[in-house]
Order: sequence, then structure tokens, then C-alpha cells
Amino acid sequence: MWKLKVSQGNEHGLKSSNNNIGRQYWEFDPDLGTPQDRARVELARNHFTDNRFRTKQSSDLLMRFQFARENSSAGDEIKLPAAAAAKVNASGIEETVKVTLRKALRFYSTLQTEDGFWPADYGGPLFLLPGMVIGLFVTGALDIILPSQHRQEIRSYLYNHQLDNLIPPTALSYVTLRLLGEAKDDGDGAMENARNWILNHGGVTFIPSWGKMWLSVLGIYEWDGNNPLLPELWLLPYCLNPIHPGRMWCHSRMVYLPMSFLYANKFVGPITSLVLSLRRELYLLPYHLVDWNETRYLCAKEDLYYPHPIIQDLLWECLEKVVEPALQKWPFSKIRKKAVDVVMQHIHYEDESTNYLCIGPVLNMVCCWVEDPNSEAYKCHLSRVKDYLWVAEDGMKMQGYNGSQLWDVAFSVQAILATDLVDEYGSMLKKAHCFIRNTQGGWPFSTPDNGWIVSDCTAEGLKAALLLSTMPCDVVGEEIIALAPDRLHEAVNVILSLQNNNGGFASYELTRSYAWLEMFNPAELFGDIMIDYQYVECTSAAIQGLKLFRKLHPSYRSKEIEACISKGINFIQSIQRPDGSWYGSWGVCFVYGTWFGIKGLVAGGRTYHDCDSIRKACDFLLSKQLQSGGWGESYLSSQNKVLF
Ligand SMILES: CC(C)=CCC[C@@H](C)[C@H]1CC[C@@]2(C)C3=C(CC[C@]12C)[C@@]1(C)CC[C@H](O)C(C)(C)[C@@H]1CC3
Repeated sequence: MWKLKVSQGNEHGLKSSNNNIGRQYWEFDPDLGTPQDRARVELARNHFTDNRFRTKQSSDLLMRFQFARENSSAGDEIKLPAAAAAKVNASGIEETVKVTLRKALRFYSTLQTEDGFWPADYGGPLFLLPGMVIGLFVTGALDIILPSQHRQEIRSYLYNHQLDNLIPPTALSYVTLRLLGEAKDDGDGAMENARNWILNHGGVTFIPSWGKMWLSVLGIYEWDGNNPLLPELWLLPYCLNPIHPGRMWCHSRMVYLPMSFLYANKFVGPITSLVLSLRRELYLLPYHLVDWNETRYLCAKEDLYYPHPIIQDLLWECLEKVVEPALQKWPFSKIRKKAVDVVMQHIHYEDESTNYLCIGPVLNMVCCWVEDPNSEAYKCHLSRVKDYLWVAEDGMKMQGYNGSQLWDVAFSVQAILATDLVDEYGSMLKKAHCFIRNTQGGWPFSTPDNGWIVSDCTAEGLKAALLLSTMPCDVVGEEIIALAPDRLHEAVNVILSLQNNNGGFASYELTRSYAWLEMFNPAELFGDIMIDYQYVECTSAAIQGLKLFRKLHPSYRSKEIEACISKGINFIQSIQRPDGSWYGSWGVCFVYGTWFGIKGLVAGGRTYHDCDSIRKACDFLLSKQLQSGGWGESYLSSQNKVLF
């Protein structure tokens, strides 16, 4: 049976700066569990598969079963008083609310680990898993890193989530299944359906650029069919240049970096019989007759969220026809060599500062292997593959990050404190407090080993730490000394340093370049990715964190904090939409954004009575309340920028 392991690890090459605190990964243990335990898991799996078109989300049942097994009180019910079952009268409601909250807290405490976090599934983006499987396949580690149980779970996951409306997940998932051992016609017609869908949509030449790159690495697409990803851009002078990749949003540049290395090397994995077969399976024409130059511009209409402007295509033409051929010949090839060396240095830097977790996973691993298949760096990467994989009743998936540990703990602490029942659940807070303390540098989204601090994660971490510091020691732990003032000061310094001139906060860094760079966004699937934009969520969190800090520690950098808050408020007001809402980028969507907008303004001292923005925002929320009394929204709001 599968077992979730937390905060541990002793794999060869594993590096950690904090003893692996917060690490979460799954291991298969053939001897684990009683026949009943296994039957329960099997039932959950079948239930998911049977209902997969109705309920698309899994519910982390494998983890919950495990916690229930390990923690005997987890299954105990707290009985609600009769009042809850019958219609609750006014005097009974307070008690009912309390009991309900207690039940929720009790349940929640059973999901917490000893070192204070709540492990969880952070799966979602389907396009990442194929990269991992292709990366392991071309470097020859697929069977070692993903033994048969892993492969089985990944296959289940892909079949469980099979739809037929996007080329990259369809084509990449098809290829992944083939690499994991599925035959052309396996899956009770599923493989054939996928293939037919791809061929009916013009064949795999219509895959967007992200997929073209991965298929080229695998050897079933020619590098000539990719637009040039020049490593030379990394040699441009940083200070004068708005198009230096160092000025891009960190996620985009950390993907561009290894991609430019692979492109410059035109790296292709071993051409096996399976690779040759895939070349036959996915094209309308025989492979050697495909006009690769023409395929560079092809993209299925289903995938075209961000169509390239003409100026971008002109640029690609010029790079492809003039610049790239020149850079392959002497003397310009010397520049190429230098650029590739610089790129590799940056890759090693990112590897080391993230303990090989990286924020653009897998690509760096392939580059390290290309540089030296026996390198220690490659082995270190292998030790981190499992940090990205998660198993639930829908199978094994790849996460977009190594988890959401700190983010979840910070909000959990705030929620627990909001119940006012902390006396009873102090032990949960003690553990969470420890985790927050052990995770600080600034604060990251996941674990300190990940190494990248985020503006709003730092702000939410600070908020939680400050709130805990106001609690009596016997509740949040006598032995736990609240964060020393200088550590709190460091968090404040980080936040202050991340405010842009217009008052807004971006996600990881100051905004370093201009929105017009979006003209050169090569990814057809994603919009607004070229620079780190300022967001209502990040700005609001920063205001909230600073405001609370100033209340509790009024003497430290108070003028700067006041100025920062007031600029932040102006920024939030400036991006409110005419209907009173805010567009939220990191949750779904207008309701989420508006929550942050209002919280930010309130933290900045504004009220319903003196602030027009808050009144408009309340009107907006009231107008969107659903019949049931709740609020809900479709993910389509995010895509269409209108509430759905
Ligand atoms: C192309 C590749 C490698 C994709 C990996 C996906 C990442 C780009 C996504 C996955 C999770 C993700 C949405 C996240 C964020 C940025 C983009 C991420 C990392 C951040 C950190 C931005 C700031 C946000 O307020 C918040 C902290 C909630 C999120 C967390 C998740």
C-alpha cells in the first residue's frame, strides 16, 4: 500500500537546509495494511473512476485513511446536541456554532503532522507530468525512479482525467502513457480515442510550443519545428536592457533558461523503437515528409489562449532565418558557446539555492544530465523527483510545486485563532507555530528548501507569527519562544523592499520590466507571464502584515511602514474595476480578488462608511450572492475575465 512520508529522507544526493521539515512524498510498501485497509483504498479508487465525469476532484482519501489508521481518535465523532439536528432556536445557535467549530477543529487536528503542517495534494496542471516522464525516459532513469507501482498509478491518473478537448495534455498524455508501457490500443479504446482525436485535429504538429519542445527532446519532433530559444539573450547587459531574461517573471525565466540550453544543444534522447513508432502514430504525413519550418506556427485553436501578435512572428522569422544559422557558424559559434556556459552556470545556481527542487522542475535535471550523465547534480535532481509526485484515489499526479505547506499553515493559524476556541486546541497551534518559525527565511509558499520567498507568503507568515505572539505562552507553547524581534524585522524588511513605485506588490520580486514584453510571450496557452505583475492579493497581504506589525511593534521603521501602507491602498483602489470587484489571479477569481481588496482596505483603516471603494465592493458581492446563500464562481471567470 502507499504510504505518505513527511519531513524525512535519506536518498543519495538529497540536500536540505532544515532537516527536510515540511517535505512530503509517497512510497510504496507492499507489506503495509490489512486486507480491510486495502479493500477500502480499492473501493475509493473505483468510486472515483465511476464518478469521474461528475466529480473531477479527488479528496485525498489515501492520506486521510492513513491518518485515521495512525491516529486512533481521528474517527471519533463529536455528537452535536439535539438542537443542531432540529431547527435551531436563537438561544441554541451559539452553542451549535461552537460545537460545529469544535468538530471542525478536532477533525483538522487529525490531519496535522507532528512538525506542524498539513500535507496535501497540490496537483492540477496536467501538462507537467509528461515532462517528468519524458525527462526520466531520455536520461535512462524511468524504470528506477518510477517502478511498476508508480507507473500503474500514473496510468490510472491519466485515464481518470481523460477528456478530449486540448491538444497538449492529450498528445503529451498519450506519449506519456506509451512511455509508461501502454500499447497503442490499450485502455479499452482510450488510447485509440486519444490518437484519433489528435489526428483529426491535424496531428501532433498542432501542439503548442511547450509540447513541441518536449517532443523534440524525446525525438518525435524536430528542433527545426521550434521557434528559436536563444541562450544568447543571457549575455545582454542587464542594466540597459528591458528584454534581458533576468527581468522576466521568475517562473518564465526559470523555464526559458533550461529550454534555451536544450535548444542550443538541439538535445535529443535515444531513438528507440518506441520513439520511431510514436513518429508514425501521431502524424498525418510520414515523418520525413513533414515541413518543419511550417509547423513552427501551428497551434490547435482549442489551445490558443494567447495568439501571437504579428510582430512576434516577424521576430521569430528573423531569428530562425538569419540569427540562428549565423550563431551556429564560426566566429559567432564562440558567442553560442559562451552563452551556453553562462546558462549552465545559472542552472547550477538555481539548483543549489533550491536544494534541487527548482521552480521550473525537471528541465534543469535534463540539462545536468546532458552536461554530464554521471554528474552529482543529476543524482541530486533524481532525489527530488518524488517531492513533486502525489498519490490520491485518482492515481499519481505531478504537482506544480513541492507543496503548499507554509501557505496552508499560515491560513490555518488565522482560521483557528478566529474560532476563539484556542484553549482547547492549543497543541495544534503549538505545532503550527514551530513550523512557521522553522520555515522562515522570508517565507516561501512551500518549504524553506524550495528557497524562493514570495511577497504574500512572507506577509501571511508574518501575520500568523504576530498573532501567535499575542497568545498566552501556555496556549501556544512555553517552550516555544516566539520569533525574536530581529526575525520579525527581517520579514518586514523583505516586505518593504518588495513594493513597486506604483504602490503594488508583485509575487516574488520587484517588477523588473514592462508589460509590452507580453508581445513576445511565446506560450500560446498562458497569458500575462512575461513579467511579475502587481496583484491585489499580494498588495493586500503586505498591507495586512505591515499593519499588524506596526500595531504590535510601533517603533520599528514606522514612517516607512505608514508610507508603504498608504501607497498600497492607493494602488488597490486604482485597480478596482468599475463594478466594484477586483480580478484575482491566484484563486477563483473575482470573489477571491474582492476578498483581498476589501481586507487590504480595511487593514489600511478604511471603513464602509468612509470609503467608496468598500461600498462598491460590498454591492458587487451582494449582487453575486447565489440563491443558496453562498458565493461560488467558475474557473472560467479567470479565463474570460468576466464573472461566471
Ligand atoms: C511551467 C511550469 C513549470 C509551471 C509550474 C506552475 C507554476 C508556474 C505555478 C504553480 C503554482 C503557482 C500557481 C503559484 C504561484 C505562482 C505560479 C505557480 C508557482 C504563487 C506563488 C504566486 C503568488 C500567489 O499569491 C500564490 C502565493 C497564491 C501562488 C502560489 C501558487
